[in-house]
Amino acid sequence: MTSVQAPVLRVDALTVHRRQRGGADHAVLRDVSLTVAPGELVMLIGPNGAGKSTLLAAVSGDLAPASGRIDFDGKPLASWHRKTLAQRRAVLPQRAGLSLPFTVQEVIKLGCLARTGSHATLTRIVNEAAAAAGVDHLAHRSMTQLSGGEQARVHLARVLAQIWPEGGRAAQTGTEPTRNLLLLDEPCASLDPHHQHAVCTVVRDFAHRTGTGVVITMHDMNLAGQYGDRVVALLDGAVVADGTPRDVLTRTFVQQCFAVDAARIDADGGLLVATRPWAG
Ligand SMILES: Nc1ncnc2c1ncn2[C@@H]1O[C@H](COP(=O)(O)OP(=O)(O)OP(=O)(O)O)[C@@H](O)[C@H]1O
Repeated sequence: MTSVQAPVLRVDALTVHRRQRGGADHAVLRDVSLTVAPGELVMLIGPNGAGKSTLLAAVSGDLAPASGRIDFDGKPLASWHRKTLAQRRAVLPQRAGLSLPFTVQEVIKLGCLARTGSHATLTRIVNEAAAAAGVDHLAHRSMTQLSGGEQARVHLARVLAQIWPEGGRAAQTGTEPTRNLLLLDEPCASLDPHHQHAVCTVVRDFAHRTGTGVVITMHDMNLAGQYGDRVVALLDGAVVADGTPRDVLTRTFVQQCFAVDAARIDADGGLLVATRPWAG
């Protein structure tokens, strides 16, 4: 992880409007600035409606900003060719959706649509991404017959396959960072605790090993505290905190931002955060 390197993602003074009922535009993001370094895992937190998904949609190129600038790997996002962008930037939306009767393997293969490479290489990428997301044992099952959490992990495998290193699992270690970007909107929301930790571990290792910049939106401050290299908090469309988990996730901050009380345990593996109701 190399915060001194030029960022993979730079967002400067971004304002995004969305149309509310009655037709008036409303600023959902206001003057948001953020950087993600190669190999850095940024946890984006904030209450419901704070603007996390809107920020990811803008950074994905799906929502046009009213003002401000988004650069991916040093160039304006809008200047990237669609296919090149698809080879370098993968996005898991909050509602990945797809419930057509495809097999798990077929869905993960969809992640490789913009890739080039031999059949053997693409098959290996699909298998490795499936194993990383813990769905390799489901390869031939139909998506319609999977649980919600299983489907969520298949979609994670699909977006991992999109930017999975061609040379295999060990290929990137010690080499130049890929400077790719991975955006995951609440990948843990429907997962049991074992799979929440497994997914966070896999994604953090993927970021550090390949030099991919990663942004994960997250409500679970315990996971954000343990796995984030940095935590960025949004409140009412503005960045209200940006720093290490230990600096950001203080008891006072959690109370003020989320209206819950928090207890912290500093552990070897990272910061553990437990929450309970707060009278305020
Ligand atoms: N398609 C849309 N059209 C108009 N307004 C929208 C749309 N989607 C979201 N909004 C509004 O934009 C604001 C930010 O929503 P967003 O989905 O970005 O929040 P979020 O932080 O991701 O919330 P959550 O934690 O509930 O997923 C909210 O006020 C929401 O009502």
